[in-house]
Amino acid sequence: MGSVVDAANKEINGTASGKKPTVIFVLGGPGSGKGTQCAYIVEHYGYTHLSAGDLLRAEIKSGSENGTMIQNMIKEGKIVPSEVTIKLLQTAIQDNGNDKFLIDGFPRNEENRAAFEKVTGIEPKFVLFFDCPEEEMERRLLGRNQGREDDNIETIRKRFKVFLESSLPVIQYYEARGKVRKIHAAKPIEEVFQEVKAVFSPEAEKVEA
Ligand SMILES: Nc1ncnc2c1ncn2[C@@H]1O[C@H](COP(=O)(O)OP(=O)(O)OP(=O)(O)O)[C@@H](O)[C@H]1O
Ligand SMILES: Nc1ccn([C@@H]2O[C@H](COP(=O)(O)O)[C@@H](O)[C@H]2O)c(=O)n1
Ligand SMILES: [Mg+2]
Repeated sequence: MGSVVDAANKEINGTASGKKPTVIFVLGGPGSGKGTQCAYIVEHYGYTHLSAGDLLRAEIKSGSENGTMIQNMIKEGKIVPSEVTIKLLQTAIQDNGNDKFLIDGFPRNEENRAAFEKVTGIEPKFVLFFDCPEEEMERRLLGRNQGREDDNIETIRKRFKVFLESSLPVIQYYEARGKVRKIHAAKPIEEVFQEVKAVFSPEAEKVEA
């Protein structure tokens, strides 16, 4: 069990170490490979992976009062109000002993971005952007077979539209601030990870610092 000091640190800074957590936003279109690459990064670099989509799906399963609203939004490929998603992310960060996180699929729009910064005071260390052509993403999503209610062609088209109209501007916002690390994501999984590794190598991390 954590001490009183740990609890106070979590309240103020979000982690038991008393420091603000290190956060990397992992962005890219639906099916660009964010979750797949995050699993490798966790294994090699000790980050904790928080997928906003996974947290929202878990909230539906938990029977929460927001469950039906979230389910409807996901079926339509729409973006859930920031207050709901940020609360889930904050709780996940505070409940975790780690102090470095990959936040996958968030921020998805300008509202997500501005609200997260305002509520948590956290700026991402950098943004990992998986750049992949739509036809390759569509092929991957239709072949994913994980029983996701949004992996059907009708919802996929809506998700692509939301990505172009609402999520790309967030990537452009960080690009203008020199924070985007772009990965060419249309290659085989291992080759994509070679590019990712170059971003996370100790030399690259020193340059970021
Ligand atoms: N480089 C790759 N080449 C071929 N298939 C891939 C590659 N990366 C991931 N996949 C496959 O594509 C599908 C989508 O990958 P993943 O779930 O990682 O994407 P995502 O960006 O997290 O998608 P979403 O935004 O829908 O959560 C999965 O079935 C995965 O195994
Ligand atoms: N910040 C976010 C992230 C996700 N959603 C909703 O979840 C769906 C699935 O997200 P994935 O990252 O797992 O593909 C997404 O289409 C949104 O409906 C959200 O609202 N806000
Ligand atoms: Mg994913």
